[in-house]
Amino acid sequence: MRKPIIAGNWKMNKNYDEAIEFVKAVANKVPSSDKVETAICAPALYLRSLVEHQGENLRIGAQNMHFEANGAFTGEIAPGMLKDLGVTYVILGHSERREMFNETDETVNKKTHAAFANGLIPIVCCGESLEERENGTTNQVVDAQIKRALAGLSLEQVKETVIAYEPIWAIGTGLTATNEQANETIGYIRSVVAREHGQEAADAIRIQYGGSVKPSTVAGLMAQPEIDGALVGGASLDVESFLGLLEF
Ligand SMILES: O=C[C@H](O)COP(=O)(O)O
Repeated sequence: MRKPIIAGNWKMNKNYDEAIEFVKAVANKVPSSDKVETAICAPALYLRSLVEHQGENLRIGAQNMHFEANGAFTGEIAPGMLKDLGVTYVILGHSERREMFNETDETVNKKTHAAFANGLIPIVCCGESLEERENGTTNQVVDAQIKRALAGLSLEQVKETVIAYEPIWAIGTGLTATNEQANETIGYIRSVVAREHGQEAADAIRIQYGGSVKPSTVAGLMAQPEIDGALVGGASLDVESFLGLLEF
């Protein structure tokens, strides 16, 4: 039985006061973490303060990190720095980082290893472009991304990893994959994990859907057998909407 995980990805939004007010408003309203894991992945500058206000059931995540422990990497943030702040999750390989900041499967793999070495839970993103979906290469694309991202992890690490399947054409566009499309591709991703890491890993790993998820669409997605959660951008920015996502 896989525990659902709903995570907000604020991306580069909210000022400091808005971020704190938001977390104060939701921290005591999120469901018990025995039933569902709930996280907000916020801009790095706010993480320390948000952790202080996270309460019992909400957890805080980062949106990226470097894979090295320290050194001459101007502007970067090390995994150990996030851990020091009490951060729980880190999003890795989001399509926006792949497209705009040269993230590759290789760096995602290094970061995934670095996350585990530092006690962070990686949320590893994958997903196809519109062109790839129309060409019929969706499965090939996510297969390669996931195979490379998780290469070399131990069984226990794969079981703890969270994957977010986010079709790029559905991110911030209002276009959502249908429940069936999302379930089918996530089922395929699970079969890739089984092939690469064994059935025990595939049965345990949690795979979220992301891409224009809203309070009104989350229940239909979560009712699908392969879908274990959601990674939500736009609809995680408003308090009522965020809490609505948790009522699936
Ligand atoms: O990480 C979140 C995704 O990019 C989805 O964003 P969205 O819910 O605004 O489409």
